Amino acid sequence: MTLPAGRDGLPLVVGVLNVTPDSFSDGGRWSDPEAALAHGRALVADGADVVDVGGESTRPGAERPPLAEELRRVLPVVEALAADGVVVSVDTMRAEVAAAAVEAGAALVNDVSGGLADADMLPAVAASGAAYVAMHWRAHSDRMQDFASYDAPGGVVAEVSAALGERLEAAVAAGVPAERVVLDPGLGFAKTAEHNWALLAGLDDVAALGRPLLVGASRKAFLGRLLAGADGTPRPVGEREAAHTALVALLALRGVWGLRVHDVRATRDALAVVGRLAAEQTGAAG
Ligand SMILES: Nc1nc2ncc(COP(=O)(O)OP(=O)(O)O)nc2c(=O)[nH]1
Repeated sequence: MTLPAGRDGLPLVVGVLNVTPDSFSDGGRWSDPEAALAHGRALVADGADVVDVGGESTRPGAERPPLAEELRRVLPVVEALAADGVVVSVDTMRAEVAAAAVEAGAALVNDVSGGLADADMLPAVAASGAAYVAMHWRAHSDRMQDFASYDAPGGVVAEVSAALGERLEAAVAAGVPAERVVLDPGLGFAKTAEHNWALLAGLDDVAALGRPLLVGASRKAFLGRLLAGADGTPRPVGEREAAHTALVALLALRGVWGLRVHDVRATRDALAVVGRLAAEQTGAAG
């Protein structure tokens, strides 16, 4: 399978569909399969190129659902969206969920653990023929912030890049062709706000691994300083929208492959502006 591409040379928009009761920003809203399917279709109508269906929250302190429960949450939604012709990814750390979701029509496996949480994941992805997103991860939610230290030379960017390089090698060794692998720096996973900003500034170093990058900054706490005042009160709507557009523009200009977002419409609108800006500049340059 070849990786899906964004529109007009811009990043792909991956819409988040959490079918969980406890996701940090929208937990419980889409627990009912019908509501989840309706939301997935709304994400596509708003401009999502891919819908990322996740049945396990990764927020700090989240309890892992049993395998059967994760399967129950994601499979009906994956199957129905895939039947609509939607490009679906399944956000899971479990090989059995990944294999079943691809069987049900998912085209990508989005594994926040990069294959570290389940030794069977990489062989399962290889056998499935799906594309694979390997994210930088150090531990399950209940302990991950204990691992938010990067003391090697070059700091967090160097360590995350090296770790993702190892995950890429592991995927290829397990039979996943490199061209089916997307890498993700894992913003907010075993990282402080400073680490996240350093990674955004250092994306070119991660991209030097030679694989497309997916970035998930959407609604994450480290954006707080952009979206709220020192006392925590939200900045004016205009400023918050500008911040969202600026972050989308920054990532688009960095050439990332995909943006994993909850607010698809706002992201699509921001990308439209970035696209027009780029076209004007190209036109002016003759
Ligand atoms: N590839 C990738 N996958 C991800 N999955 C979940 C979350 C966490 O966000 P969300 O899904 O909204 O929350 P929760 O894990 O609580 O469902 N972030 C990423 C990310 O940054 N990259």
